[in-house]
Amino acid sequence: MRDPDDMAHLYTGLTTVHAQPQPSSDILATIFAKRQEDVAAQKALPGRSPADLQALLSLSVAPEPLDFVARLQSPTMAVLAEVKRASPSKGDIAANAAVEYAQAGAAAISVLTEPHWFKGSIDDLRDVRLAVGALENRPAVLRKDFIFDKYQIAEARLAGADSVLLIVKMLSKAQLKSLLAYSRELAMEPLVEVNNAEEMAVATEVGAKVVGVNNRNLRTFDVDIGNTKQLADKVAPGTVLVALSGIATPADASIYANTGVGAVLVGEALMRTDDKQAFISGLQQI
Ligand SMILES: O=C(O)c1ccccc1NCC(=O)[C@H](O)[C@H](O)COP(=O)(O)O
Repeated sequence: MRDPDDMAHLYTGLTTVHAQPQPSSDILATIFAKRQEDVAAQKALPGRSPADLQALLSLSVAPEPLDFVARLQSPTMAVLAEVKRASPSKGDIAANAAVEYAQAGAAAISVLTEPHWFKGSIDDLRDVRLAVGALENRPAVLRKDFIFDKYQIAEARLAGADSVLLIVKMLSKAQLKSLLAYSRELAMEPLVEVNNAEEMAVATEVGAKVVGVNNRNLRTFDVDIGNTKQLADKVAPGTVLVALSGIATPADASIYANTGVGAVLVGEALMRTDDKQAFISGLQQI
């Protein structure tokens, strides 16, 4: 488990007995370091300090949240449709399609808010929430980012998020617990992302109610959609299990039928397809 403070030292030239040198190809560590700079800069803006955000939360100005877990629990496969303009592995992809996703029956819209590699922003999330907010049985809105600071969770809630992503690989257990508790304080059950059995055990230990298994290896970008299926029997009973990444067609996702996988998250393939309705319906029929 890696402590983000240790990771930060790798990029500030400081040495520490805890820090493990990372290969330059470790995109997660590189993105993480950049996000630390971004969050520090954001906090320094007038009206955007942590105290400012706390004051806004106390005034109850954040849009009403919905129950993320309940929204994912459906008799059919739940679909989390991702707004992903670009990515480190694929470059530019497409423009925002949130309303189409909602109309096609997505249970959640995942919004990538990281600006440098994914060309997203918290404004994208705010716009998505505004666009779907008045729809009947609206989809949940998930902040997909590299979250290590309560500030990012407060920012997400104020912009209208119903959930946030917490990536086990980039957080210490203590940080994961603390961020999970804070997210729940703000009425957002987080999506906890794991990639292997060891990380699944951590997610179970901290009591995650929604666990996403990433099929993409963030070091090599290799994708194995069987990864979620392989880890499915390790998830705690009652947990919503989400398959993340690499699903190119509804037929791909059929490997998750009768495995305990309750939801699938699709980014690039949905962004690129013209018939989003057919794609989402196909996933729901698994
Ligand atoms: O998508 C990437 O290339 C990527 C690289 C490094 C860190 C994270 C990355 N993606 C974030 C995601 O979680 C995916 O966008 C999401 O699971 C959807 O994946 P896909 O359906 O394959 O677009």
